[in-house]
Amino acid sequence: MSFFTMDKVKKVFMNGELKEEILKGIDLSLQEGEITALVGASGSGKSTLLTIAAGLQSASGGDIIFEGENINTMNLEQIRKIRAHKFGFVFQFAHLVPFLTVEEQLLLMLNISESKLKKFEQKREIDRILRLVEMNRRKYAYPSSLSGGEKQRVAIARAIIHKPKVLFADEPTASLDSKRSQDVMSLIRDLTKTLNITTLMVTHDEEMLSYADHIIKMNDGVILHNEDLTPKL
Ligand SMILES: Nc1ncnc2c1ncn2[C@@H]1O[C@H](COP(=O)(O)OP(=O)(O)OP(=O)(O)O)[C@@H](O)[C@H]1O
Repeated sequence: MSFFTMDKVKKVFMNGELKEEILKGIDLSLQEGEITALVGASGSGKSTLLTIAAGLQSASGGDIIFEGENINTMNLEQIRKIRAHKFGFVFQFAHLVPFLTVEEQLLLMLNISESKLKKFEQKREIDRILRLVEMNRRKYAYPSSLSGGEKQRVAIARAIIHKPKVLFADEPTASLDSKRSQDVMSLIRDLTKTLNITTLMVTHDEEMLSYADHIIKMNDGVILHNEDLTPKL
């Protein structure tokens, strides 16, 4: 069952005097425990769609229904709460805080998400997640001593430490070589399946599509093609 749907979502930007319709009425639904990949030419509206779905910018029209509520009609505080408690984010670059250790990056995220866990429980949870992403032995490391792939694994740990329902990933492998990209994508896939997360990902990399359950192809603000790759029983 879909618990995240977008219905006739539009986005208009003003370019000087010119009104540009970047999303022209997008309908899509995301399923729990599945990865949906957004692909399409540069400028087709993928990142705009992902950031609107994630509540990072508003739509000009349409509905974005998450757990029965319309994100597009919420006020900023309601959206901030959903982002902090229910959504996780991974971007092309890890954007780790340079003066915090790996453990501290995750403690900060738990803080932002207003975790109710006691300090010792937070540390235990961090150990568990770091084991999942195979970064527990670098718990006390600073970002400057991590490789690109390791930084991205920490960014993924940070994105899921507060048990989000939806993971938004914008080009999560674009800064990595082919081997590390495969590793990061299999990690995202494993986490999506084992933690029953709903993942929406933008990618340019065709190789990464083998990890997706659905592929949505965009062109010029519309969905061209919506392919379901889940095995049929
Ligand atoms: N804040 C903005 N103001 C005006 N135009 C914008 C704004 N953000 C995006 N656009 C325009 O909207 C279009 C879609 O941009 P978007 O970043 O969503 O495309 P994309 O498919 O993700 O592209 P890429 O693959 O190159 O990242 C582009 O023409 C872009 O210039």
